[in-house]
Amino acid sequence: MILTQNLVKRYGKMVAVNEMNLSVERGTVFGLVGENGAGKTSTLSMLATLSTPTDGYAYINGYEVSRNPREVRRSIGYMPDSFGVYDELTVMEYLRFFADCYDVDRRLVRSRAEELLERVRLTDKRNTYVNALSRGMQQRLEIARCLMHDPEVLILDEPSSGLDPRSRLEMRAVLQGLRDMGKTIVISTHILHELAEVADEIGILRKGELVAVAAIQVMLQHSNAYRTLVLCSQGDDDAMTRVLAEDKQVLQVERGRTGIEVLYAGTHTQQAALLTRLVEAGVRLTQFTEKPTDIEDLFLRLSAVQEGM
Ligand SMILES: Nc1ncnc2c1ncn2[C@@H]1O[C@H](COP(=O)(O)OP(=O)(O)OP(=O)(O)O)[C@@H](O)[C@H]1O
Repeated sequence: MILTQNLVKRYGKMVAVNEMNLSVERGTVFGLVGENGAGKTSTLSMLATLSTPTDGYAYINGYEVSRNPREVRRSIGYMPDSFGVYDELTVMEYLRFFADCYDVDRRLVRSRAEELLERVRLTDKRNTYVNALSRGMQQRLEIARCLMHDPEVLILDEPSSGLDPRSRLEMRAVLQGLRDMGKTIVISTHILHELAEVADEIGILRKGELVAVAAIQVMLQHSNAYRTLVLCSQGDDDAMTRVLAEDKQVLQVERGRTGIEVLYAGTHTQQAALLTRLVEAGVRLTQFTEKPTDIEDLFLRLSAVQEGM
């Protein structure tokens, strides 16, 4: 349903998206995760035909974004990362306006708008001015607006950004509803955990490069199977380094901000045995703790471990 081939976006000499090859099957919710400046907006705006690829191709629903932009636009609903100003419109007028832009059959507009308002939990706001809505409500209205012409594909750029925790939960429920509708959806975010209950697949974008793509289940399994241990000791680290090097469950050892960070694949029983061996080797431990798993960080570290094998 969505395919990119060596897709590139450059701004002058700056490479924002580098040779991206992405494939999203019909009905999949794909999360594009990356820090600020990773290239998420640049990617999504090319898919949405708002900016022209410097090189490569992007297809949506079989249409190429540069050659068939009109067909692509009809196939997608695009929610940018900022909300336009529509002070003078009520919620219902706003949806009607976009329905007109997309030539939606007038007989369908009212019922579709009502159905979508219910879906995004704004039914009681239908006559409220758009600028009087909270940010969370405006973001949900944007989702409804994207669906007015019933596109097969939704492209959502950071739909949860700037929302308070409660609004984030409401947005998550709305996104889960869209997923159940069978739409193909690309969602960008800089917080991977937000997608845990929404996305099927995750792609991690770093400095314009798609460095990892995996099913969310795989990522979650990894996060259960691997953990990061943080170790601190008094005195020299030689004995600790030796014991760690002898343990096959130790995949990676790095000096972190708070101590030695160990990527560990063993069970809790094996972890306890490792602690005993460290103590028996005379390591004067001041800390031996588990750090909460950051799935994105874990995934990147596992990729590094696999590359080094
Ligand atoms: N119009 C532009 N002109 C020049 N450089 C740009 C332009 N748009 C984006 N960039 C640069 O391209 C890189 C990728 O930006 P992009 O907005 O795609 O990242 P992002 O992952 O969406 O980040 P954010 O979450 O901050 O929006 C950044 O270094 C950014 O400064």
